[in-house]
Amino acid sequence: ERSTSSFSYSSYHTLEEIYSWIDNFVTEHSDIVSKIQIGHSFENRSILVLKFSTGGSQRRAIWIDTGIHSREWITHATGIWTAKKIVSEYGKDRILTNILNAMDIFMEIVTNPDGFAFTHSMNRLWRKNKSTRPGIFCIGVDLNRNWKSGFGGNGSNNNPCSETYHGPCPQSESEVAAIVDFITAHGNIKALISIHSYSQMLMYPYGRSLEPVSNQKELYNLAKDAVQAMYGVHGIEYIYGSISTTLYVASGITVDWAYDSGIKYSFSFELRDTGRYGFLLPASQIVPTAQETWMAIRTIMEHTQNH
Ligand SMILES: O=C(O)[C@H](Cc1ccccc1)CC(O)(O)C[N+](=O)[O-]
Ligand SMILES: [Zn+2]
Repeated sequence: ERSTSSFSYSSYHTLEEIYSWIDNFVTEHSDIVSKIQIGHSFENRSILVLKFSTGGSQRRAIWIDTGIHSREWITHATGIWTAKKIVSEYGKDRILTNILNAMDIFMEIVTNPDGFAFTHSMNRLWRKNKSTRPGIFCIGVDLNRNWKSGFGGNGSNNNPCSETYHGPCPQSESEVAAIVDFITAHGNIKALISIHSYSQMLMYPYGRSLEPVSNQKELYNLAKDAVQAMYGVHGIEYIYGSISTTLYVASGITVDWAYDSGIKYSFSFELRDTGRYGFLLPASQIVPTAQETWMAIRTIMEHTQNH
């Protein structure tokens, strides 16, 4: 494909189609978008991040990742649609234009490329990455349990055959280490949004404990505003609160690491639906899901810009 004009934003795509879309998208919007390789996966696939910037250097920035769990296909599709929305709305939508005139946005669409390729080739419901280690006879680490914060705690599992296997040590997985190194080196990331499916939830730290974070009231109110903005699009209800109180205790997760690293606006989404289709959400719901999610993402970015 030579251009994104023939790309369907209302379909699911393979890894190759997404990587080719990324190249075309960057070429077509080179005034505002660039591509950064932040590392490589266990099976040696490039780990790619889109950077949206209107100038400056090392501006305060927002980090968004989708697809950390490979079977959650609605999240990659939402990421792609959101990338297109950002470039389409710049110069038109006052709120987004103000955000991008002040801050940069980094978006990692395929955070678990090996697992994603595997969901297309062998096992649609694969969740983890595809790492192997000598003497261990089950494959993959849960990339949302491999982070340093609370590593190995309740809500993660040290059995390599478990779907929530945390890995041998924090950041043992190159897919996680790449993000840690990038965000740490950048040093000016002010918000992190890590997108999962499904359950229709907007959550903030902590996952590892029931203890409230220091700015809990602020995050609660921001989540409430974001969820109300989502409801206004298609009338879909999301619930919100801290991970441990809203869903379950989970340790070694992305947003706890981000929060403890000083990123005070750290959120995790669980997109549609509530279980009727689950991970197999029909493609007809991609655009409606992305449209409502955009309103929440924009709300979080606007708040971050103004605080
Ligand atoms: O267990 C998980 O990592 C997520 C829930 C979650 C999401 C963000 C931070 C901590 C936990 C649930 C899911 O999105 O992976 C769906 N699932 O259980 O497969
Ligand atoms: Zn997930």
